[in-house]
Amino acid sequence: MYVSIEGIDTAGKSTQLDILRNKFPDAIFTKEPGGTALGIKLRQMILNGEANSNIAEMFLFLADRAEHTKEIIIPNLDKLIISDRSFISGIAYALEENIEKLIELNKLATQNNFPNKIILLELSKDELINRLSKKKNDSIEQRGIDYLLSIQSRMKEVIKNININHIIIDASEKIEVIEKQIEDFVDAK
Ligand SMILES: Nc1ncnc2c1ncn2[C@@H]1O[C@H](COP(=O)(O)OP(=O)(O)OP(=O)(O)O)[C@@H](O)[C@H]1O
Ligand SMILES: Cc1cn([C@H]2C[C@H](O)[C@@H](COP(=O)(O)O)O2)c(=O)[nH]c1=O
Repeated sequence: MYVSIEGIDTAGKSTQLDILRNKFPDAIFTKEPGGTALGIKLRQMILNGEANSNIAEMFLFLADRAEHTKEIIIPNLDKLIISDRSFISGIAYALEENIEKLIELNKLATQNNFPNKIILLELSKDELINRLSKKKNDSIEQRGIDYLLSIQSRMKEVIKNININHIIIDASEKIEVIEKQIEDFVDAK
């Protein structure tokens, strides 16, 4: 089973993944961008803001996803795979592009391997401001609060309209409360 955890920057994905590593020791933990050797290079290029074109940036993410699918997802489909982000982020962050067109591009990049379950951590505006203020922001985070909140709305729209089992969790809850909801969702048939 392939599960992805989604959410805008600082939603708490890494925090939960660190806990899940102990709960699911046999699972394959991975991430986008940067889950493969090529992906590490692509991630660095993207987050350093090397692409001036939004379309070029989107294709760098798609290249990362295609490599990640071939190298990590497909060989491990018989195991539990838990990924920090997936094509949902790919569609949500490519704000200017049409969702249907992006779904087609992502089917190509993933050879039709979308997650079986999606977990979305949803952050309030106040908590997003609070968490971003406490860290050094990369080139995407520097686009600001309104940009990230638009991405979050688009994530919700895509997740609600695509036919994949999902849960939307209030990311401002206590870490242990979120952890329990995620664990129950991953364990459920
Ligand atoms: N439930 C929570 N309540 C309060 N603070 C939290 C909670 N979850 C995470 N945090 C804090 O919020 C910050 C961002 O968390 P984390 O790095 O896990 O987010 P992320 O979604 O992985 O971010 P990014 O996408 O930017 O890598 C960290 O300082 C973390 O300690
Ligand atoms: C997969 C994917 C990611 N992004 C953005 C989202 C974040 O701002 C960064 C990744 O950093 P993180 O520390 O791993 O959260 O990239 C995107 O714009 N498009 C995508 O497809």
